[in-house]
Amino acid sequence: MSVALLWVVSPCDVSNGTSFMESVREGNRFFDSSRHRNLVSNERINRGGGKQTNNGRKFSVRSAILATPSGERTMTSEQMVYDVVLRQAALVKRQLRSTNEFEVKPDIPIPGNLGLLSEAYARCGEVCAEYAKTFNLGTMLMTPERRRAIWAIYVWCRRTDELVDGPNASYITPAALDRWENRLEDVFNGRPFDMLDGASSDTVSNFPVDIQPFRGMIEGMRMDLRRSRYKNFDELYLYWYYVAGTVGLMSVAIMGIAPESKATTESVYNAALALGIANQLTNILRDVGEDARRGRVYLPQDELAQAGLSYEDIFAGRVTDKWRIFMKYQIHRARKFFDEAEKGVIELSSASRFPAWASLVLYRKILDEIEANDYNNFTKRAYVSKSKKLIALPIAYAKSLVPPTKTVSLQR
Ligand SMILES: CC(C)=CCC/C(C)=C/CC/C(C)=C/CC/C(C)=C/[C@@H]1[C@@H](COP(=O)(O)OP(=O)(O)O)[C@]1(C)CC/C=C(\C)CC/C=C(\C)CCC=C(C)C
Ligand SMILES: [Mn+2]
Repeated sequence: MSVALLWVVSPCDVSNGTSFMESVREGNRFFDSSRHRNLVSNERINRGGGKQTNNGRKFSVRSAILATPSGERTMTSEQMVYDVVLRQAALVKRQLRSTNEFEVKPDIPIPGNLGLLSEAYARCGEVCAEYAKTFNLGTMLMTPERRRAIWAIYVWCRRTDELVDGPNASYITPAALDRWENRLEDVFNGRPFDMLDGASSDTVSNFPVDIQPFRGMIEGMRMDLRRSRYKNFDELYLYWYYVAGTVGLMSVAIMGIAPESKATTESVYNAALALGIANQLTNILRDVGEDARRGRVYLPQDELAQAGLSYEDIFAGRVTDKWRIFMKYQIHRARKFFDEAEKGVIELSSASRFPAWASLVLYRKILDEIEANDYNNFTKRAYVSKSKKLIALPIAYAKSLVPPTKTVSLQR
């Protein structure tokens, strides 16, 4: 069955005007493959030697505790996001305790429903195969239950992103995103609107996934509607969390932590968050030119200024020594996030380690390609060739065979 038979969210779908079955009949729109890529980077500052915060977190606060003159905000984005990580991890632990040992629940075999559900998952698989080929390859080694759940999550994320980046993006208003969020609530309440939502609904009832990261991603899309410039790392970090860190949190709940892992749940969640952010930062660094042509700059304005650069330089696409220095710093940042993510991948359940390693290794290679292009990310798209991927994938596979360390290696 072709992926052309995929339901993509349209303004109509989020207007509450179409029922599930109408949507089934009406559906079938293509994704727009010419999507843009967004955003930028940051780094955890003072790793190791940083301040201990209330959460026992070691990151220091260079992006500093932010307080508006009216004293509204007292936490950095990193701190706020880390609170979400702690809540997610606590939730998983609670669920594990209540179900004794977490197991994928079997489907409740309601005749008729089961076929529809299998079809829904199959469609999710087709979307992944079409839009995320390498990632899809990685999922092949996962257990069937986890694989189809990851497909469903992928599709929900893709549809959400498509609202603001797809062919109907110009019709999308904050109100439409509110309706999409209502639909999300229905997914979590077991009342899916369409077939693909049905797969998500089944997934969130079978795995310890919380609604918060999903709501977060919608919030990221709201931000995308509102703004195209960011003052500093702190503002960007929040945006990255919303659009990408959330993906890490959703994924780890499905991929599962190895039973023999000695790492704390929150440290693994934190690593998953880091992988999402590393991937997104890499996306941004690769797509600076493409984003600029759409009037968007996902780079911290204060750091550009410190490097002697302005928005004009970005829009003019000048690869100067100043630009190279700026880019080296951002690439270094992205690599730090990848390093942090690595510590968590090793703790995942054995069959889930390969897709996570593959995603990490291949995405990180894009940074090497930006360097190979002499930091010209204005007119050259950094791209990992098929042959390089073919070399990298067995490396990712070999890494995935390494079990979690016997000692506690990952603690905050
Ligand atoms: C412990 C540990 C390290 C566990 C691993 C956790 C894990 C597998 C994390 C995956 C992180 C990941 C793949 C994040 C994606 C981040 C990302 C690139 C987000 C993009 C946002 C918007 O950006 P933009 O508009 O600039 O980009 P486009 O041009 O539109 O592409 C996203 C597009 C948001 C939507 C995200 C997706 C569609 C991807 C969702 C992927 C999954 C749910 C599967 C992840 C699982 C694996 C195995 C990689
Ligand atoms: Mn997008």
